[in-house]
Amino acid sequence: MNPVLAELHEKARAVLDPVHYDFFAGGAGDEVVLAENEAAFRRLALLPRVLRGEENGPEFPVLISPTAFHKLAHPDGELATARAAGTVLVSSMASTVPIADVVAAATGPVWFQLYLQPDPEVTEELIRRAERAGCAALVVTVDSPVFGRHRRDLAHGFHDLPAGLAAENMRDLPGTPGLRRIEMAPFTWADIDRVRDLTSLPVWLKGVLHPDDAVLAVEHGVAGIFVSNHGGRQLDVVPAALDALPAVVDAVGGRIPVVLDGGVRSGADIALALALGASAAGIGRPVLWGLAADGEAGVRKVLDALRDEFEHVLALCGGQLSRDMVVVRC
Ligand SMILES: Cc1cc2nc3c(=O)[nH]c(=O)nc-3n(C[C@H](O)[C@H](O)[C@H](O)COP(=O)(O)O)c2cc1C
Ligand SMILES: CC(C)CC(=O)C(=O)O
Repeated sequence: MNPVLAELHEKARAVLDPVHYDFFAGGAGDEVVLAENEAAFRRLALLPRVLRGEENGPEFPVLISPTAFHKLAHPDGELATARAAGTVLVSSMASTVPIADVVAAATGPVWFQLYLQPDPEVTEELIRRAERAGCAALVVTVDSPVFGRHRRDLAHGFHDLPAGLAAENMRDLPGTPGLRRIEMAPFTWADIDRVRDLTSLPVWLKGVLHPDDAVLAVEHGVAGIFVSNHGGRQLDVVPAALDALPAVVDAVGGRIPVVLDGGVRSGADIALALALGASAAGIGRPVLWGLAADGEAGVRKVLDALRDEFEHVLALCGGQLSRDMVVVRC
Protein backbone atom coordinates (compact mmCIF):
# COMPACT_ATOMS: atom_id res chain seq x y z
CA MET A 1 0.00 0.00 0.00
CA ASN A 2 1.17 3.52 -0.71
CA PRO A 3 2.50 4.87 2.62
CA VAL A 4 0.62 8.18 2.30
CA LEU A 5 -2.64 6.25 1.91
CA ALA A 6 -1.75 4.02 4.87
CA GLU A 7 -1.04 7.05 7.06
CA LEU A 8 -4.27 8.80 6.07
CA HIS A 9 -6.20 5.60 6.75
CA GLU A 10 -4.77 5.43 10.28
CA LYS A 11 -5.57 9.09 10.89
CA ALA A 12 -9.12 8.61 9.59
CA ARG A 13 -9.61 5.62 11.88
CA ALA A 14 -8.48 7.73 14.82
CA VAL A 15 -10.70 10.76 14.12
CA LEU A 16 -13.91 9.13 12.87
CA ASP A 17 -16.79 8.04 15.06
CA PRO A 18 -16.23 4.23 15.14
CA VAL A 19 -19.74 3.63 13.79
CA HIS A 20 -19.04 5.81 10.76
CA TYR A 21 -15.57 4.34 10.35
CA ASP A 22 -17.15 0.88 10.19
CA PHE A 23 -19.75 2.07 7.66
CA PHE A 24 -16.94 3.23 5.37
CA ALA A 25 -14.51 0.38 6.02
CA GLY A 26 -16.89 -2.56 6.18
CA GLY A 27 -18.02 -5.08 3.62
CA ALA A 28 -20.73 -7.67 3.20
CA GLY A 29 -20.91 -11.00 5.01
CA ASP A 30 -17.60 -12.35 6.33
CA GLU A 31 -15.76 -9.62 4.41
CA VAL A 32 -13.94 -12.24 2.31
CA VAL A 33 -14.30 -10.19 -0.88
CA LEU A 34 -13.28 -6.99 0.91
CA ALA A 35 -9.93 -8.61 1.78
CA GLU A 36 -9.58 -10.41 -1.56
CA ASN A 37 -9.85 -7.17 -3.55
CA GLU A 38 -6.54 -6.02 -2.09
CA ALA A 39 -4.96 -9.51 -1.88
CA ALA A 40 -5.50 -10.14 -5.62
CA PHE A 41 -2.98 -7.42 -6.49
CA ARG A 42 -0.36 -9.05 -4.26
CA ARG A 43 -0.69 -12.32 -6.19
CA LEU A 44 0.45 -10.71 -9.43
CA ALA A 45 3.77 -9.29 -10.60
CA LEU A 46 4.90 -7.15 -13.53
CA LEU A 47 7.71 -8.08 -15.92
CA PRO A 48 9.10 -4.70 -16.95
CA ARG A 49 10.32 -4.04 -20.49
CA VAL A 50 13.82 -2.60 -20.79
CA LEU A 51 15.70 -0.32 -23.21
CA ARG A 52 12.56 1.38 -24.39
CA GLY A 53 13.90 4.91 -24.09
CA GLU A 54 11.32 7.50 -23.19
CA GLU A 55 7.93 6.11 -24.10
CA ASN A 56 4.81 8.13 -23.43
CA GLY A 57 2.60 6.20 -21.05
CA PRO A 58 -1.04 6.83 -20.27
CA GLU A 59 -2.16 10.02 -18.47
CA PHE A 60 -2.98 9.56 -14.78
CA PRO A 61 -5.68 6.91 -15.27
CA VAL A 62 -7.53 7.22 -11.97
CA LEU A 63 -11.07 8.28 -11.22
CA ILE A 64 -12.97 8.65 -7.99
CA SER A 65 -15.55 5.92 -7.58
CA PRO A 66 -18.88 6.91 -6.02
CA THR A 67 -19.14 6.63 -2.26
CA ALA A 68 -22.10 7.75 -0.16
CA PHE A 69 -22.35 10.30 2.64
CA HIS A 70 -19.09 12.28 2.54
CA LYS A 71 -20.32 14.59 5.32
CA LEU A 72 -19.94 11.64 7.68
CA ALA A 73 -16.23 11.91 6.94
CA HIS A 74 -15.83 15.70 6.99
CA PRO A 75 -18.17 18.70 7.41
CA ASP A 76 -17.37 19.95 3.88
CA GLY A 77 -18.42 16.56 2.50
CA GLU A 78 -18.53 16.17 -1.28
CA LEU A 79 -17.60 19.84 -1.78
CA ALA A 80 -14.12 19.09 -0.45
CA THR A 81 -13.84 15.96 -2.58
CA ALA A 82 -14.96 17.85 -5.69
CA ARG A 83 -12.49 20.70 -5.09
CA ALA A 84 -9.61 18.25 -4.70
CA ALA A 85 -10.55 15.85 -7.49
CA GLY A 86 -8.87 17.24 -10.63
CA THR A 87 -9.98 14.03 -12.34
CA VAL A 88 -13.33 12.38 -13.01
CA LEU A 89 -15.42 12.37 -9.86
CA VAL A 90 -18.28 9.89 -9.98
CA SER A 91 -20.61 11.52 -7.51
CA SER A 92 -22.87 9.16 -5.55
CA MET A 93 -26.60 9.62 -5.82
CA ALA A 94 -26.39 9.28 -2.02
CA SER A 95 -24.23 12.40 -1.64
CA THR A 96 -24.81 14.69 1.31
CA VAL A 97 -24.43 17.71 -1.01
CA PRO A 98 -26.83 18.20 -3.97
CA ILE A 99 -25.34 17.28 -7.34
CA ALA A 100 -25.55 20.87 -8.67
CA ASP A 101 -23.31 22.06 -5.81
CA VAL A 102 -20.88 19.18 -6.34
CA VAL A 103 -20.49 20.12 -10.02
CA ALA A 104 -20.12 23.82 -9.16
CA ALA A 105 -17.23 23.01 -6.80
CA ALA A 106 -15.52 20.45 -9.03
CA THR A 107 -12.05 20.78 -10.56
CA GLY A 108 -12.67 18.00 -13.07
CA PRO A 109 -15.57 16.33 -14.87
CA VAL A 110 -18.40 15.03 -12.68
CA TRP A 111 -20.34 11.91 -13.55
CA PHE A 112 -23.58 11.10 -11.72
CA GLN A 113 -23.96 7.65 -10.15
CA LEU A 114 -27.56 6.49 -10.28
CA TYR A 115 -29.51 3.75 -8.58
CA LEU A 116 -32.58 3.24 -10.79
CA GLN A 117 -35.68 3.79 -8.66
CA PRO A 118 -38.90 1.74 -8.87
CA ASP A 119 -40.89 4.88 -9.74
CA PRO A 120 -39.73 5.83 -13.27
CA GLU A 121 -40.67 9.48 -12.68
CA VAL A 122 -38.23 9.61 -9.77
CA THR A 123 -35.47 8.10 -11.90
CA GLU A 124 -36.19 10.58 -14.70
CA GLU A 125 -36.07 13.55 -12.34
CA LEU A 126 -32.72 12.37 -10.93
CA ILE A 127 -31.37 12.15 -14.48
CA ARG A 128 -32.67 15.66 -15.25
CA ARG A 129 -30.99 16.99 -12.10
CA ALA A 130 -27.71 15.45 -13.22
CA GLU A 131 -28.12 16.96 -16.71
CA ARG A 132 -29.04 20.41 -15.40
CA ALA A 133 -26.09 20.33 -13.01
CA GLY A 134 -23.73 19.73 -15.95
CA CYS A 135 -22.71 16.14 -15.31
CA ALA A 136 -20.78 14.60 -18.19
CA ALA A 137 -22.06 11.01 -17.84
CA LEU A 138 -24.40 8.74 -15.92
CA VAL A 139 -23.10 5.67 -14.10
CA VAL A 140 -25.91 3.24 -13.35
CA THR A 141 -24.98 0.86 -10.55
CA VAL A 142 -26.30 -2.59 -11.47
CA ASP A 143 -24.88 -4.81 -8.73
CA SER A 144 -27.53 -3.90 -6.14
CA PRO A 145 -30.94 -5.46 -6.83
CA VAL A 146 -31.13 -5.51 -3.01
CA PHE A 147 -29.06 -3.76 -0.34
CA GLY A 148 -25.89 -5.49 0.78
CA ARG A 149 -25.83 -6.83 4.34
CA HIS A 150 -23.06 -5.15 6.28
CA ARG A 151 -22.59 -6.92 9.61
CA ARG A 152 -20.70 -4.02 11.14
CA ASP A 153 -23.64 -1.66 10.47
CA LEU A 154 -26.13 -4.24 11.75
CA ALA A 155 -24.10 -4.71 14.95
CA HIS A 156 -24.03 -0.94 15.53
CA GLY A 157 -27.70 -0.47 14.58
CA PHE A 158 -26.54 2.07 11.97
CA HIS A 159 -29.42 2.63 9.51
CA ASP A 160 -29.82 6.38 9.22
CA LEU A 161 -27.73 9.47 8.84
CA PRO A 162 -27.43 11.64 11.94
CA ALA A 163 -29.76 14.65 12.27
CA GLY A 164 -28.80 17.45 9.92
CA LEU A 165 -27.35 15.18 7.22
CA ALA A 166 -29.31 13.77 4.29
CA ALA A 167 -28.97 12.27 0.83
CA GLU A 168 -29.65 15.69 -0.69
CA ASN A 169 -30.45 14.49 -4.22
CA MET A 170 -33.44 12.65 -2.79
CA ARG A 171 -35.26 15.84 -1.76
CA ASP A 172 -38.56 16.95 -3.32
CA LEU A 173 -38.81 14.22 -5.95
CA PRO A 174 -42.09 13.47 -7.79
CA GLY A 175 -44.74 12.13 -5.43
CA THR A 176 -42.83 12.86 -2.21
CA PRO A 177 -42.34 16.25 -0.60
CA GLY A 178 -39.17 16.32 1.50
CA LEU A 179 -36.77 13.42 1.60
CA ARG A 180 -37.36 10.15 -0.17
CA ARG A 181 -35.50 6.94 0.72
CA ILE A 182 -33.24 5.33 -1.85
CA GLU A 183 -34.79 2.01 -2.92
CA MET A 184 -33.18 -1.02 -4.53
CA ALA A 185 -35.09 -3.21 -6.99
CA PRO A 186 -34.29 -5.88 -9.61
CA PHE A 187 -34.17 -4.01 -12.93
CA THR A 188 -33.62 -5.36 -16.46
CA TRP A 189 -31.79 -4.48 -19.67
CA ALA A 190 -35.04 -2.85 -20.87
CA ASP A 191 -34.64 -0.34 -18.03
CA ILE A 192 -31.13 0.47 -19.26
CA ASP A 193 -32.56 0.99 -22.77
CA ARG A 194 -35.13 3.39 -21.27
CA VAL A 195 -32.39 5.38 -19.53
CA ARG A 196 -30.49 5.61 -22.82
CA ASP A 197 -33.64 6.84 -24.57
CA LEU A 198 -34.23 9.45 -21.86
CA THR A 199 -30.84 11.14 -22.03
CA SER A 200 -28.12 12.08 -24.43
CA LEU A 201 -25.51 11.62 -21.69
CA PRO A 202 -23.20 8.63 -22.04
CA VAL A 203 -24.55 5.80 -19.85
CA TRP A 204 -22.03 3.59 -18.05
CA LEU A 205 -22.79 0.50 -15.99
CA LYS A 206 -21.07 -0.14 -12.68
CA GLY A 207 -20.86 -3.56 -11.09
CA VAL A 208 -20.39 -5.90 -14.05
CA LEU A 209 -18.43 -9.11 -13.30
CA HIS A 210 -19.71 -11.71 -15.82
CA PRO A 211 -18.23 -11.51 -19.33
CA ASP A 212 -21.65 -12.26 -20.89
CA ASP A 213 -23.07 -9.20 -19.13
CA ALA A 214 -20.21 -7.16 -20.55
CA VAL A 215 -21.21 -8.31 -24.05
CA LEU A 216 -24.84 -7.41 -23.34
CA ALA A 217 -23.70 -3.99 -22.14
CA VAL A 218 -21.98 -3.41 -25.49
CA GLU A 219 -25.07 -4.63 -27.37
CA HIS A 220 -27.27 -2.23 -25.37
CA GLY A 221 -25.16 0.75 -26.38
CA VAL A 222 -23.58 1.36 -22.99
CA ALA A 223 -20.64 3.81 -23.09
CA GLY A 224 -18.41 1.90 -20.70
CA ILE A 225 -18.41 -0.46 -17.73
CA PHE A 226 -16.94 -0.64 -14.27
CA VAL A 227 -15.71 -4.08 -13.31
CA SER A 228 -16.52 -3.79 -9.64
CA ASN A 229 -17.86 -5.82 -6.76
CA HIS A 230 -18.87 -2.63 -4.94
CA GLY A 231 -15.77 -2.79 -2.76
CA GLY A 232 -16.90 -6.14 -1.30
CA ARG A 233 -20.15 -4.65 -0.02
CA GLN A 234 -22.70 -6.70 -1.97
CA LEU A 235 -22.22 -10.44 -2.61
CA ASP A 236 -19.48 -11.96 -0.45
CA VAL A 237 -18.74 -14.89 -2.74
CA VAL A 238 -17.66 -13.12 -5.93
CA PRO A 239 -14.06 -12.96 -7.18
CA ALA A 240 -11.76 -10.09 -6.41
CA ALA A 241 -12.50 -7.33 -8.90
CA LEU A 242 -9.00 -7.65 -10.41
CA ASP A 243 -9.49 -11.40 -10.96
CA ALA A 244 -12.73 -10.75 -12.85
CA LEU A 245 -11.13 -8.11 -15.09
CA PRO A 246 -9.32 -10.10 -17.84
CA ALA A 247 -12.35 -12.12 -18.94
CA VAL A 248 -14.47 -8.97 -19.14
CA VAL A 249 -11.77 -7.15 -21.11
CA ASP A 250 -11.61 -10.08 -23.54
CA ALA A 251 -15.39 -10.16 -23.94
CA VAL A 252 -15.56 -6.43 -24.62
CA GLY A 253 -12.70 -6.67 -27.12
CA GLY A 254 -11.88 -2.96 -27.03
CA ARG A 255 -15.37 -1.85 -28.08
CA ILE A 256 -15.95 0.21 -24.92
CA PRO A 257 -13.68 1.28 -22.04
CA VAL A 258 -13.49 -0.87 -18.92
CA VAL A 259 -12.75 0.68 -15.52
CA LEU A 260 -11.62 -1.46 -12.58
CA ASP A 261 -12.40 -0.60 -8.98
CA GLY A 262 -11.87 -2.45 -5.72
CA GLY A 263 -8.71 -2.67 -3.64
CA VAL A 264 -6.61 -0.15 -5.58
CA ARG A 265 -4.13 1.21 -3.02
CA SER A 266 -0.90 2.02 -4.88
CA GLY A 267 0.66 3.09 -8.13
CA ALA A 268 1.60 -0.54 -8.77
CA ASP A 269 -2.05 -1.58 -8.34
CA ILE A 270 -3.07 0.99 -10.97
CA ALA A 271 -0.35 -0.34 -13.29
CA LEU A 272 -1.52 -3.95 -12.85
CA ALA A 273 -5.14 -2.98 -13.63
CA LEU A 274 -4.02 -1.17 -16.78
CA ALA A 275 -1.76 -4.02 -17.84
CA LEU A 276 -4.75 -6.36 -17.57
CA GLY A 277 -6.72 -4.11 -19.92
CA ALA A 278 -8.48 -1.53 -17.76
CA SER A 279 -8.66 1.99 -19.18
CA ALA A 280 -8.57 3.44 -15.67
CA ALA A 281 -8.73 2.46 -12.02
CA GLY A 282 -11.35 3.75 -9.59
CA ILE A 283 -10.68 4.44 -5.93
CA GLY A 284 -13.34 4.38 -3.22
CA ARG A 285 -12.20 4.15 0.41
CA PRO A 286 -8.81 5.89 0.03
CA VAL A 287 -10.68 9.08 -0.85
CA LEU A 288 -12.84 8.72 2.26
CA TRP A 289 -9.73 8.27 4.42
CA GLY A 290 -8.10 11.36 2.95
CA LEU A 291 -11.31 13.34 3.41
CA ALA A 292 -11.78 12.25 7.02
CA ALA A 293 -8.12 12.85 7.90
CA ASP A 294 -7.64 16.24 6.30
CA GLY A 295 -10.64 17.39 4.22
CA GLU A 296 -9.89 18.73 0.74
CA ALA A 297 -6.13 18.64 1.39
CA GLY A 298 -6.38 14.99 2.42
CA VAL A 299 -8.15 13.98 -0.80
CA ARG A 300 -5.52 15.89 -2.76
CA LYS A 301 -2.76 14.03 -0.87
CA VAL A 302 -4.30 10.69 -1.86
CA LEU A 303 -4.47 11.61 -5.54
CA ASP A 304 -1.01 13.22 -5.60
CA ALA A 305 0.57 10.21 -3.90
CA LEU A 306 -1.05 7.80 -6.36
CA ARG A 307 -0.11 9.95 -9.36
CA ASP A 308 3.51 10.21 -8.25
CA GLU A 309 3.78 6.51 -7.52
CA PHE A 310 2.05 5.46 -10.75
CA GLU A 311 4.39 7.62 -12.84
CA HIS A 312 7.38 6.07 -11.08
CA VAL A 313 6.13 2.52 -11.65
CA LEU A 314 5.37 3.32 -15.28
CA ALA A 315 8.87 4.71 -15.83
CA LEU A 316 10.35 1.55 -14.29
CA CYS A 317 8.18 -0.55 -16.64
CA GLY A 318 9.61 1.16 -19.72
CA GLY A 319 6.59 3.41 -20.18
CA GLN A 320 4.22 0.69 -21.27
CA LEU A 321 1.83 -1.81 -19.76
CA SER A 322 0.37 -4.86 -21.46
CA ARG A 323 -1.00 -8.21 -20.45
CA ASP A 324 2.13 -10.14 -21.48
CA MET A 325 3.92 -8.25 -18.70
CA VAL A 326 1.69 -9.73 -15.96
CA VAL A 327 2.73 -12.96 -14.25
CA VAL A 328 1.39 -14.85 -11.26
CA ARG A 329 3.73 -14.94 -8.26
CA CYS A 330 5.00 -18.40 -7.33
C1 LIG B 1 -18.67 3.74 2.19
C2 LIG B 1 -18.93 3.35 0.77
C3 LIG B 1 -20.05 3.85 0.12
C4 LIG B 1 -20.30 3.49 -1.19
N1 LIG B 1 -21.35 4.07 -1.83
C5 LIG B 1 -21.59 3.75 -3.13
C6 LIG B 1 -22.66 4.38 -3.83
O1 LIG B 1 -23.36 5.22 -3.28
N2 LIG B 1 -22.86 4.00 -5.11
C7 LIG B 1 -22.08 3.06 -5.74
O2 LIG B 1 -22.31 2.76 -6.90
N3 LIG B 1 -21.03 2.50 -5.11
C8 LIG B 1 -20.78 2.82 -3.82
N4 LIG B 1 -19.71 2.26 -3.19
C9 LIG B 1 -18.78 1.37 -3.95
C10 LIG B 1 -17.64 2.20 -4.60
O3 LIG B 1 -18.12 2.94 -5.69
C11 LIG B 1 -16.52 1.31 -5.15
O4 LIG B 1 -17.07 0.32 -5.98
C12 LIG B 1 -15.66 0.65 -4.07
O5 LIG B 1 -15.56 1.45 -2.92
C13 LIG B 1 -14.28 0.39 -4.64
O6 LIG B 1 -13.50 -0.30 -3.73
P1 LIG B 1 -12.41 0.38 -2.77
O7 LIG B 1 -13.17 1.07 -1.68
O8 LIG B 1 -11.67 -0.83 -2.31
O9 LIG B 1 -11.56 1.33 -3.57
C14 LIG B 1 -19.43 2.59 -1.87
C15 LIG B 1 -18.31 2.10 -1.21
C16 LIG B 1 -18.04 2.46 0.10
C17 LIG B 1 -16.82 1.94 0.76
C1 LIG C 1 -26.71 2.09 -0.54
C2 LIG C 1 -26.05 3.41 -0.70
C3 LIG C 1 -26.72 4.49 0.09
C4 LIG C 1 -24.58 3.42 -0.43
C5 LIG C 1 -23.82 2.27 -1.01
O1 LIG C 1 -23.87 1.95 -2.15
C6 LIG C 1 -22.93 1.55 -0.12
O2 LIG C 1 -22.89 1.88 1.08
O3 LIG C 1 -22.22 0.65 -0.58
